[in-house]
Amino acid sequence: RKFRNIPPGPPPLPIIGNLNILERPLHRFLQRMSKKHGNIFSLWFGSRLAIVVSSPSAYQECFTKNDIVLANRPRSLSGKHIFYNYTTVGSCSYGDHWRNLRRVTSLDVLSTQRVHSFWEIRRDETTRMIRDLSRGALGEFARVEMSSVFHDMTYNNMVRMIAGKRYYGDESGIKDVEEAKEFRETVAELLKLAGVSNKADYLPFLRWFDFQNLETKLKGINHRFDTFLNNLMQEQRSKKQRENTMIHHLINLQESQPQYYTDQIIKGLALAMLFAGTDSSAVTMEWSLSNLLNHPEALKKARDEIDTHVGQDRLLSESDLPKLPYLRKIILETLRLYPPAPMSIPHVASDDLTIGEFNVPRGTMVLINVWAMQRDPQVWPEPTSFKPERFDEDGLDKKLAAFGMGRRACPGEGMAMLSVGLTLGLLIQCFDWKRVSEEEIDMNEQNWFTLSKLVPLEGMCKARPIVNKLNLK
Ligand code: HEM
Repeated sequence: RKFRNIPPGPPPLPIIGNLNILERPLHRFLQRMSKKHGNIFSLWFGSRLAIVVSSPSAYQECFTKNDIVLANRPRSLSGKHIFYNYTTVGSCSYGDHWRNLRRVTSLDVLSTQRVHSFWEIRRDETTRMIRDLSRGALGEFARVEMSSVFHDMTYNNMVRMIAGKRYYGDESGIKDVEEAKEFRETVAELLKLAGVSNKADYLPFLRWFDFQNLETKLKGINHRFDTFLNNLMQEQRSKKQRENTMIHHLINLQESQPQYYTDQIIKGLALAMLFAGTDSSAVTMEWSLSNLLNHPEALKKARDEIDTHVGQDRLLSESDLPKLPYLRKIILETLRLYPPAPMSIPHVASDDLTIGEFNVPRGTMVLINVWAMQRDPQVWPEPTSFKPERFDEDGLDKKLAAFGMGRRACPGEGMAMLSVGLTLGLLIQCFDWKRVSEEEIDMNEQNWFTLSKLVPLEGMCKARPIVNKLNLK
């Protein structure tokens, strides 16, 4: 097709388009490109046109007046083989199936009431975390590596919520060590393969060769994970006593409305929760604590707030979070500077549309550079400084794009803010924190699927009196 008045961009080569110039991390590369070509610019991934949006006004336009037209997702090999042939909530395009999935997600999985019903799990996992951390940290500072602590805790939270299982962390807390090991290995492999940037998605002729052997690997890992999920579902079905797990609730609903709650939908939802809801929350905890170690004045302010409103006689709980606005501002400022999905999830235009002064043809992939927008000096003065106080301004949090906007915005925002707030709040309440040396925490990122720290966070923590008082050691 001949395209008129599409956004400007670098000249493409025949067949490969601009694939040869892409650099990692993609969000930084695309920010540099937007300085050269404008806040709405074009790139060619093979023969697929992609538009990169880095301006808040164009972003608004995308997800208000163009929201439905942009509610489709691109097709990819991982979507086909890992996400059940594009039928999971994050991977499928707009339509009746997606609407049903979003309804199930908001009502039966992530509603306020359902998330609240899993509070015991979050309390148990965070208490275990504090107990483990305090072991070497009674009376003196101990050096701790927090990246794996956050990872294991978030995964345990999620898998317990989905299926009632604990698969991560110290073996003493795991019932079936072999099963847990298999799950961990399968999930790690799954995440790795789903994040692989696959040239065959844009250069279809490469699929004939499958030179990275990717398609075969994707099929293999899908089979392993699917078998695992089938077994988990079987186990839940055979349990006489009903448990409070996501799979159990959905199996119950399947009995009365089998057309809406098929096995594939239930497995797809479990996969979507694992994919979208674990690493994103874990890295937010890690970036937040890293920011606090580099900004002791913010850490002190958060601690004073917690000491005033919760004190040292009982552990902070989720119902305290509304009384802790400064803690919330720390998390918002962290999400601004280090959005876990720096390029969000790609959208695809189902029809011709306009964005700003440009035409965007049907089939175009639309990428949002959340990372660049949240560092735009026009909207965020001193954009690279960590300043939680900036959110004193009413309504500024609405300008964040970290959770997306419109129909396909993140349905897990409430749960994420709860679990990050609870974990960070408890770490501040229960421990004194400092850096391992005078040197600032390295804040460089690597971008695989989520924006994670290049150097995993290490810090020094010392238990505060509450840990002794509540006998958490
Ligand atoms: C700090 C944590 C999180 C961040 C920053 C985040 C961010 C995002 C973003 C940017 C999107 C894409 C929005 C778009 O397409 O425009 C998304 C989608 C999604 N998120 Fe989250 N998320 C987080 C946590 C969670 C949690 C805890 C869950 C579930 C337990 C979750 C479930 C989902 C799902 C299912 C989608 C796909 C929605 C759809 O395509 O219709 N997320 N998230």
